[in-house]
Amino acid sequence: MTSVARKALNIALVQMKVTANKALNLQVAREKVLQASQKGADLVVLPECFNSPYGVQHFKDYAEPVSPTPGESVQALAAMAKDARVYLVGGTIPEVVPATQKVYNTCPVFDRQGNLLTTHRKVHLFDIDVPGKITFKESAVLSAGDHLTQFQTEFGAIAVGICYDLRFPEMAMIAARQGCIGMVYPAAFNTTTGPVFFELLQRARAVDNLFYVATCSPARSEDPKSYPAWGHSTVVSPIGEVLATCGHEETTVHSQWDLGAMEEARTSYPIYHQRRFDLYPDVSQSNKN
Ligand SMILES: NC(=O)CCC(=O)C(=O)O
Repeated sequence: MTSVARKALNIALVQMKVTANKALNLQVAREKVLQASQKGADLVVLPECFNSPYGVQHFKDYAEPVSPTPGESVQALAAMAKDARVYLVGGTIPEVVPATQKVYNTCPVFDRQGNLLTTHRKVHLFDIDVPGKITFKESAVLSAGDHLTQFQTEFGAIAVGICYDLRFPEMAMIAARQGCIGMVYPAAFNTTTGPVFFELLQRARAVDNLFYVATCSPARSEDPKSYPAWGHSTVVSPIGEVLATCGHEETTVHSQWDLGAMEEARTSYPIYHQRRFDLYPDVSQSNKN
C-alpha cells in the first residue's frame, strides 16, 4: 500500500533577545531566520518589536517608514526572506507614515522572494491598567490599524494579528471563515498577564475555529528596567493542543501545521456547519441599552 505524504507547513518562531541597538537586532534576526530555514522552515515568525525595545517611550525614536521608501528594517527583512527562501512574518516594527507622522505597530510580511506581501497594523492597541502591576497605554503614541490582514501561501491563506489582537475572537473567526489555515501573532505578553492569559487565549482561538495558532515573543531581557516579556512562544493545534512551546529564554521553536489533521478535526467536530447565524447575525447589536 502506498502512503500519501500529508501536506504540512514547517513553522519556526524566533524568540530572540531584543536590545536597544537596532542594527544588532536586525543582524541577530537575520542569523536566526537563516538557521531556521536550514532546519526546514517554510514560515518564520519574529517577535513583536523585534528591532527595538517595547515601550511607549521608544516607539517614536525607533519609528521608520514602510512605504513609499522602506526603512532599514523592511529592507533587512526583505533580504532575510529572500536569502532564506521562507515566508517571513517580520515581527513588528514601529512604523511612521511620512505624510501624516502617525506611528503604528506594524507587521510586514514577505514571500520567499523577499517581496512585501502585506502589512498588518495592530488593530487593538494595548491599553490596560492592572492596579499595582502593569499600566500600559499604546494609544498615547500609536494609532490603530484599520484593516484585517491575511496572506496567501502554497499551503493556504494565513491571517496575522499582533499581541493584544489575540484577545478579540472576532478577528480569528473571520479569518477562519474566510478559509485561513491559521493565525500568527507576533506578541509580547508580560509577566503579569502572560501566565494567566497567553496560552489560554491561543488555545481558545484555535478550538473556536479549528485552525492553527502561533505566537512569537521576544526573550525576556535581564535588564530590570525593560519590559518584562513573558516569552513562551507557542504553536497550538486545531483541537487546542500545545504542539511546541518554550520558556522565557532565547530560542527558536519549531513545529508543523499538518493540514490533514486540521481537516480531520473539522470533520469530527463540524461546528462550521452547525452555527446558528439566524440567532446571532450581528453580535454588535446585542447590547441591552
Ligand atoms: N504587547 C501587547 O499587546 C501585550 C498584550 C498583553 O500583555 C495582554 O495581556 O493582552
